[in-house]
Amino acid sequence: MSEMMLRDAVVRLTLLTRSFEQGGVRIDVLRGVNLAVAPGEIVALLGPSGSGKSTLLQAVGLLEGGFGGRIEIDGVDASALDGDARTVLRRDKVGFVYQFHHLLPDFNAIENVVLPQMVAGKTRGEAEARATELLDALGLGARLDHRPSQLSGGEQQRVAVARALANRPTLVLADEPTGNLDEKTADTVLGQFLELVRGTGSAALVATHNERLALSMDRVVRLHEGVLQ
Ligand SMILES: Nc1ncnc2c1ncn2[C@@H]1O[C@H](COP(=O)(O)OP(=O)(O)OP(=O)(O)O)[C@@H](O)[C@H]1O
Repeated sequence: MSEMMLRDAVVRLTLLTRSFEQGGVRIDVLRGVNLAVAPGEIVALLGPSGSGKSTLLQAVGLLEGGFGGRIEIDGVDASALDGDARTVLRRDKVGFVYQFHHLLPDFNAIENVVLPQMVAGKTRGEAEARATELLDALGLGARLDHRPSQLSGGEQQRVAVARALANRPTLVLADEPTGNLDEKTADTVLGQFLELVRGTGSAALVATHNERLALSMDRVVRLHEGVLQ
């Protein structure tokens, strides 16, 4: 599908740039990235360590400023928004899964999935029903009361997946979501993640080093010398 023809893109990046300066040396990490992701499309973002995958996901997730070019999320030009409006756009449209789970340590599995839903305005009853449905689908029905420290690495990542999908985001951003797990667990968790993303109808942009896992997604893009190939 031609990127130019993709009118209803969930994400559209146009000539996205980002440079960092350290010790007087400037590194141009993103040098004009163009990307359009269709609704429901799952895109693997491949690239060697240091190529800028995390930097790109931070841009799309509206987590950091300092970018040149244009970032549109679901048709909204994010660069035209102030900080509060960006926060609302992120909260309403985007779910995140990181390499390390970033769960709240003092809350159990179900509470970690309930909280972002309550922030988004759901009632506790609705939020608990959705959290239970997701955690059950991820095989964690017997672990709802466990805190992160009482869960294995794979189980922690599954809770993080449930949290990311709880508000039915238009877009899920995942940065090496299984990079911290052994190969077998990584395959299982990624398979469940992709199945749930498909079930939710979300689009996803998934950064990974793993070519094999990338090939199970709808499309692969590669970050090389600051642009996508
Ligand atoms: N805040 C920052 N200040 C200075 N340099 C930075 C900053 N953030 C990232 N960089 C540099 O930008 C480059 C890209 O980093 P980034 O983390 O996006 O790569 P990556 O492809 O996600 O790598 P990895 O696969 O190892 O996670 C690296 O050279 C990094 O050192």
